[in-house]
Amino acid sequence: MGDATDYANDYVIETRALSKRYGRKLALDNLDLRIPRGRIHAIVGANGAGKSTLFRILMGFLPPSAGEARILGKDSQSLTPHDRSRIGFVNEEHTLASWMRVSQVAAMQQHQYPRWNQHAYDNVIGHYHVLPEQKVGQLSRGERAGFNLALALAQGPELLVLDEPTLGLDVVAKRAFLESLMYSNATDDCTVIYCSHQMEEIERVADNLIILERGQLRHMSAPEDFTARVSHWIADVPFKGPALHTVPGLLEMQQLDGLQHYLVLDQDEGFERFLREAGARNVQSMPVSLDRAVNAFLAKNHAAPTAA
Ligand SMILES: Nc1ncnc2c1ncn2[C@@H]1O[C@H](COP(=O)(O)OP(=O)(O)OP(=O)(O)O)[C@@H](O)[C@H]1O
Repeated sequence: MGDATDYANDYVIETRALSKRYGRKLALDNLDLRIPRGRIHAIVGANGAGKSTLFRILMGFLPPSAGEARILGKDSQSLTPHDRSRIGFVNEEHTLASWMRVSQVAAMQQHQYPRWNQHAYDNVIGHYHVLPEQKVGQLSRGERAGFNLALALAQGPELLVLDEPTLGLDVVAKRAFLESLMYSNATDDCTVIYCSHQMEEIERVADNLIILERGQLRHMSAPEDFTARVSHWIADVPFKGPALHTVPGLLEMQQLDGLQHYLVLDQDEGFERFLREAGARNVQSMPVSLDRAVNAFLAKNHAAPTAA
């Protein structure tokens, strides 16, 4: 274990007290984040949580307001072309020269990256109806996403950073995309970090779930360990039931068909006791999906912005 002054190289990403302010808006708030090498890491957070800002700082496109950010052990503000060649980055505003032909861009990248993997490129681009003679500016949004991914994977990166990579992809392309990701992660020892709002996808591919909220780290674990923190209780409580502010760990409450449904965080069997003491007759608990768990967690703090 490294001490406070030692940047261990087995973290592909390491931020220390990283803050980013845009005028009056604090997009990253004293963020301490360490992502270990290997596997697939998914970053989730509500709109505006700071995910893209984090990626832009990590890639050195944007300076932090305070603190520091390291990527592959290097300060993100002084990345050399060699450092960048070890990182594949894909985002929606990824700007490839729109007037260039697909084949020209691919040839250029092939020339630029010594580890270029033509097989990986062909494999990914084959899922899209992209013709080599087409100009980049003519590609559809999904085709451009596929093309960007093909280029990034063919680069043979140690680290692949993807900002909402499946946005705009159709179902088949999305599946192909996820398979390419898992394939490159498994075979090439490539660490993948991506952000997404698609929980079913994350459930399928991610080994690690990172939840950001208002520029702060709120949770990091295997997705199933987060799901295990959230439980769904159904109770038959006469009248209104307990006052909501007294319900421990409450994320969400719904009244459905005369039954009360509680989604709660970090509660054990003691919660059943709480409901029974509040007058509940029948109490049952059920597991929740990752989608439900994450959305309830994020929605909770939307509704209570001053909560600690
Ligand atoms: N150039 C900018 N100038 C001013 N504010 C900005 C700028 N870029 C981002 N912000 C603000 O910073 C916050 C974080 O934005 P960011 O794009 O990092 O969020 P995000 O988590 O990627 O959101 P989304 O899920 O909507 O893509 C937002 O509140 C946004 O309005």
